[in-house]
Amino acid sequence: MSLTLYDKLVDAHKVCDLPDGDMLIYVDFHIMNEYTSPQAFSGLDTKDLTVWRPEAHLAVVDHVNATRSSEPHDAASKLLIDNLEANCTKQGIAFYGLGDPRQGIEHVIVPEQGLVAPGMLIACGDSHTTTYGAFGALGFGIGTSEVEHVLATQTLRYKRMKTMRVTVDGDIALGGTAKDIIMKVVQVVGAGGANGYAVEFAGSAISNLDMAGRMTVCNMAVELGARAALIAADDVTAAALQGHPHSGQFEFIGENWASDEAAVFDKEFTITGAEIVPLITWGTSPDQSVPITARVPSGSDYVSPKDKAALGRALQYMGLSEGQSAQSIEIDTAFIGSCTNSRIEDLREAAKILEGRHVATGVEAIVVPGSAMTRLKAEAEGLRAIFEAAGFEWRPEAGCSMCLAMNDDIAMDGERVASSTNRNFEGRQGRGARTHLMSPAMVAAAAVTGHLADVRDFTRKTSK
Ligand SMILES: CC(C)[C@H](C(=O)O)[C@@H](O)C(=O)O
Ligand code: SF4
Repeated sequence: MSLTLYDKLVDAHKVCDLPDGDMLIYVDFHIMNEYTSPQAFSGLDTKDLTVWRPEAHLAVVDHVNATRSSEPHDAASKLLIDNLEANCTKQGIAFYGLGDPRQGIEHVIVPEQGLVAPGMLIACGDSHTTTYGAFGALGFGIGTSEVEHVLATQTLRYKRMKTMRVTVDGDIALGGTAKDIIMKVVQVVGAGGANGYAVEFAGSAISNLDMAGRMTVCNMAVELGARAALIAADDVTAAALQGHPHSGQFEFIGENWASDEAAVFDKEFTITGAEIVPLITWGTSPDQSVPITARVPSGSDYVSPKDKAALGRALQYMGLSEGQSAQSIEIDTAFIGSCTNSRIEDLREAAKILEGRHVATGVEAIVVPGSAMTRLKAEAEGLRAIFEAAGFEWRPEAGCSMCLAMNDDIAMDGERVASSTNRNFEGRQGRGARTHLMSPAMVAAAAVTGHLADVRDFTRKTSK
């Protein structure tokens, strides 16, 4: 029988069926952060349980920590960080704390350490665990009670999802990036359009991406509502598995971690590569995006009163007018970071725009490399010098930072941010803060012009 990659992965990890129709699945690797794990450890203590396989877990600090210094910025974050360390020491779990050379955003450091391989099942108390689908692994976010369950038993109760395939075929347009691919997919399928589905990304525009690009696509698939994202493992994946500190720790030999050719999906979407142009979000949902050359929608673009009202609400929060051109939107802040776009490849793309240019007057620009290793690599390549010469603040520590208002990087009420992150909900970067999602190169273009700008104008200028 022909199987999808998703079904192969689920079958390979199924321990048994449960009487209510769910199943029990085995978790190869589990990642924890300081934010979603404390109650899970307390649960273990209360029940006098220990961690069954400490070597199959990793704990990292990334959400609440400051990135200006390796010292916690307040007592509350210090408590969360210290608790995680104490819990891990007690249970014999690896802990990458502040100041550790392996520290960084969970979804950046796991691939960097070589802890993901095709065919694995990875769980983490964080929704963007879908990132590992880039390697042909099944990664998904879990809740705190599930964290406790996986610590104690290495298994989880699981319900098989339906399957969706999104095919993006053909070369993407000039200036388009992996971020634009996934933003376009979210626009077409809709935020929540993949609720209950595991989404596989296929087509030449996907297989042409490097691993960083594939991770960006799978990372943001959760904004579709998908609880799993997958890309077939291929030669690019195989090459990416080599040369990391833990390469070879997890190996799944003898399986073809790709969907069978005749596999049937419950739902299919097809997008033409040429439609992938540089995009920006204008609203408060990740599917509210337009090409940078276009205008913010007007009421007349919508038929239903519900859609018109949603437009009005989003525009009011964002402080924009109907039909305003995307490039007329002036920004206060430029932020390059997050598990979506803070890898070395992202920093290189932004640096290409910034080289020989300067951040516009009045714009605050921040770059937070996704991990300590990424930062050192970027510094060795001369990227830090480019960012700093351009007027960007180069953060010395890694973390989620301004991706969400959970640490000391909080945007102010009304502050408008060009952001390489993945979520633009009301209040995401701070109460009343206005987020525009885009690729890191587009953030760099916005930083130097002071308004949302077309990255293609820069590539044309520099190539003459
Ligand atoms: C705080 C955490 C639970 C959350 C997530 O699950 O994704 C965060 O990382 C996010 O990006 O919103
Ligand atoms: S960088 Fe942002 S999206 Fe990623 S884990 Fe941190 S808060 Fe979540």
